[in-house]
Amino acid sequence: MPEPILRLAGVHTHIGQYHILQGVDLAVPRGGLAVLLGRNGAGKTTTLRTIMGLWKASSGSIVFDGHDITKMATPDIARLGIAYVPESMAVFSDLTVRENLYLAARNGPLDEARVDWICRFFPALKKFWHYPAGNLSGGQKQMVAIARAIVEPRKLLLVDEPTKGLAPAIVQSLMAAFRELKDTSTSILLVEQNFNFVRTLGDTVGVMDDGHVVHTGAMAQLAGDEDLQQRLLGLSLDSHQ
Ligand SMILES: Nc1ncnc2c1ncn2[C@@H]1O[C@H](COP(=O)(O)OP(=O)(O)OP(=O)(O)O)[C@@H](O)[C@H]1O
Repeated sequence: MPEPILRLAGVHTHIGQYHILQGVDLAVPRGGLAVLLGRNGAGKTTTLRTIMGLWKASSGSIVFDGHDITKMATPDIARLGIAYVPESMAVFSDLTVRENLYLAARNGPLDEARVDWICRFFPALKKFWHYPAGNLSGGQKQMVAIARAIVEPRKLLLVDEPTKGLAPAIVQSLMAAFRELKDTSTSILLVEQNFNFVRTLGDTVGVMDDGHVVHTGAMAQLAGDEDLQQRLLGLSLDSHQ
C-alpha cells in the first residue's frame, strides 16, 4: 500500500469550550477519492477546517505529503497544494465566471490550457463565462467553486457536501465531473450525506459520529453491505431509491 497523501492521527479539536473532534484517525489514499460520511453535527466540516488550519488541532497529528501541517498557518497549508471548497461555496456573486476563476489564480495569470481542461468537466462554465456567477443555478455555482479550487494544480481537494440542495439531474452531472477529476492525479476528500452520490465514486470511506471516525474501509465493502449501512448510517433500502 503506498503511503496515503493525508493522514490524521488522534486529532482533537476544541472550539472555544467545546471538545468537537475527539481523536480522529483518517487517511486519504494518494490519487484516490476518500469519502467522509456521518450524520449532522458528527464533525465532518470541523475535520476539513482542522486539516486546512482554520481550526487548530489541540492534539494529534496531520501529515500531508510528508509535511507535518498540524500547526501550520492556512496560507502555508494551501501553498503545499491543498484546496478547500466549503459548503457555502466560495463564489463571488457579482463577478463573472471568468473573473471568479481569474481571481483564484494566485501564482500568475490564468492558464488558458488548464481552464479548457477544467471546462471539459464543467461545460456549463464556458457557456456562462461572461455571466455574473450569482445568476447561475446552485449546481453551476458549485462547479464554479470547485473550478476555483483547481484552477492551479492541487495535490488534494477537500470538498464539503457539494450535492446539498441540488436537483437530481445536477447531482448526476456533478458525479460525472468528479469521475473525470478522479482520473487525474488529484486526491480528493469528499464530505457527503448523499450516500447514493458517493457509493460508486469513493475508493475508501470513513464514517464519523460524535467527533470520532467509527468506521473506515473500502467503499465497495460498505456499498455492498446493507446491514453495515443500516448500522453505520441508518440507511434503509428506501433511501437507495
Ligand atoms: N463555531 C462553532 N462553535 C461551537 N460549536 C461548533 C462550531 N462549529 C461547529 N460546532 C459544533 O461542532 C459539532 C460538529 O459540527 P460540524 O459542522 O463539524 O459537523 P458536520 O458533521 O459537518 O455536520 P453537518 O453535516 O450538519 O454540516 C456540532 O455539534 C456543531 O454544533
